[in-house]
This record gives sequence, C-alpha cells and structure tokens, in this order.
Amino acid sequence: MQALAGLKVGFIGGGAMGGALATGLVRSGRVAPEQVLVSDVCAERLAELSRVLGIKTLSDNRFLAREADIIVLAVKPDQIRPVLEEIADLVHPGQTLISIAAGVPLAELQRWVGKAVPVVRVMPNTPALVGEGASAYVLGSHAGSRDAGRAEALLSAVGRVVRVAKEELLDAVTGLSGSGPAYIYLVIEALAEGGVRMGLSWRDALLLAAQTVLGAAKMVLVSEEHPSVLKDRVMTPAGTTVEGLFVLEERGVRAAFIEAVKAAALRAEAIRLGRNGKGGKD
Ligand SMILES: NC(=O)C1=CN([C@@H]2O[C@H](COP(=O)(O)OP(=O)(O)OC[C@H]3O[C@@H](n4cnc5c(N)ncnc54)[C@H](O)[C@@H]3O)[C@@H](O)[C@H]2O)C=CC1
Ligand SMILES: O=C(O)[C@@H]1CCC=N1
Repeated sequence: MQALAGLKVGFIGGGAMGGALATGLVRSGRVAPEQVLVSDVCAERLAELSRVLGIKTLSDNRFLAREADIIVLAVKPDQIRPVLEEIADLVHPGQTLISIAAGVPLAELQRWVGKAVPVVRVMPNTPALVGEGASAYVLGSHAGSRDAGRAEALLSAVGRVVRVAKEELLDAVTGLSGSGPAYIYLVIEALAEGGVRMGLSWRDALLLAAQTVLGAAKMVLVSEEHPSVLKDRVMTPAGTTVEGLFVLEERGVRAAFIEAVKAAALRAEAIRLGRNGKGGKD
C-alpha cells in the first residue's frame, strides 16, 4: 500500500490489541516484516511476536520512537501518559502518532507529548488479528491528509475503517465495534449451547454457530441490503425462524444489545471525561 511504502510502523505495547494489529498487518502482506517493530515490557510476549512474525522486537520504547515513522500507542490507557512523556523529546512532525487507548482524549495526548506533532486517535478491534477488524479514527489538530492516509492504510490492511467527524463519536464506536467482538462471542457461545441442548455435539454446534454469524455478517456487507430485508428472506410464514425470532423479541434481545452498546459507550465517555469511578482506566 502506497501510504505505507518504505515506512516503519512501531507498536508500543504488543498485547491483545497491539499484537493483533501487528500480526494482521504483517499477514496482510501490505508491509514487509522488516517494516514492523514492537516494543513491550514483557520479554515473553516479544519473543513470541518475533518468532511468529519475524519482526524486530525490543524492550526500548525510545529506540522505537527514533526508528518508526508511525508510532502506535497500544498500552493500557493508564500507561499512555508515562509512555508519551518517555518518548516526547524524540518525536517530530515527520512522524504520525496513533493512540488506540479507549477514552484517552486527543487534548491529553497532545498535552502529554508537548509539541506540535500529528496525533490520530483510533478505536480498533481484535479481529484485526485475522484481517477482519473494524476501526474508526479521528484526526488531532496537527494531523493532516498525510496522517489520515497513513492511518487508513494501516487500518484497511487489517479490516474496515471509517473516519468519524468528531472525537466524541469514538465513544459510540468503542461501545459498538471496540467492545462488540465480546458481545458476539457471547452470542456464538449461546447459539452453540442451544445446538448442544437439542442434541448436537459441541464441536459441530460451535462450527455451525460461528459460520452462521460469519455468513450473516458477510451477507450484510456484500448485499448492502438492510438487515430486516435479509431477515425476511429467512422467514417462512408459520415456519421455524419466526418462532425463534419471536422468543428473541419477547426476551428483549434487541433492546438488550442497544442498551449494551449504550452502556459501553457511556463508560468510554466517563473515562474520557475523567469520571472514572472504577479504579482503573481499562
Ligand atoms: N483489547 C481490545 O479489544 C481493545 C483494546 N483497545 C485499547 O488497546 C490498548 C491495549 O489494550 P490491550 O492490548 O487489551 O492490553 P494488553 O494488556 O493486552 O496489552 C498491553 C501491553 O502493553 C505492555 N506494556 C505495559 N507497559 C508498557 C510500557 N511502559 N512500554 C511498553 N509496553 C508496555 C504490556 O506488557 C502489554 O503487553 C488499551 O489502551 C485499550 O484501551 C482498543 C480497542 C480494543
Ligand atoms: O474493554 C475495554 O475497555 C477495551 C476497549 C474496547 C475493547 N476493550
């Protein structure tokens, strides 16, 4: 991909999300393994990423900050400030800083780095690991089209990406697609348990449940039809599907998902506004 050609992409934090992005990026083939660096405080994690991906790993965030053109901050939200302050004197306007931390506002990121460097805030999700991520981003005040191009190139290599008009919308994104994979794992587990309850082996039931979710998602993306139209095509009058759907509506599953997204989005907002009443930022 042109926007990443010849650039080095460095991840500070190679955990669940940073590791997923680095892995998805290398596996996409859009960058060579030599273009990707990961620094982390956990030696075992670094050894694993280096062994599996053939990328350069290091325990020195400052070395990474000197080497990388795109620096992805992928530590827990409460580690973002110390990490930014650690590298602040090294970063320069030729670089693009990307923060994936939930609820850490652009204004704070910019203040902690303390100079006019481009910052982009991104909310990705873990299916980036398998090239099926869903991400949204917003540009900070010093970021421009070059930085948007870099962010889009990176995120589109590992899935789909949208740009949101204002930072507050990243709270909604966090509640929907950032946290969303966990909701869908719950759905898959529950569907499979339903299959087991009706006599299927767990192995068969899990495969059928997961493939059904994958297939339905693909239908929505490929057909571009409204989900209700696709739903109607599955329903036979007085058939089986309408009986199942009736139970889901009766139990309030639709409202439960709407409320789940809202609750997670409000939590992201509370973290962003510093009203973090739960003893941690993540
Ligand atoms: N896990 C998820 O589904 C998503 C996470 N995020 C965001 O991604 C960020 C990372 O979250 P996870 O990957 O889930 O956490 P994690 O705990 O799996 O990964 C964090 C990594 O940072 C490393 N680390 C800690 N301090 C460090 C330091 N000073 N320098 C370098 N590395 C350091 C840890 O050893 C660990 O490997 C968070 O800010 C979170 O809000 C965003 C979207 C989705
Ligand atoms: O649960 C969390 O706070 C993070 C952000 C989105 C997904 N995981």
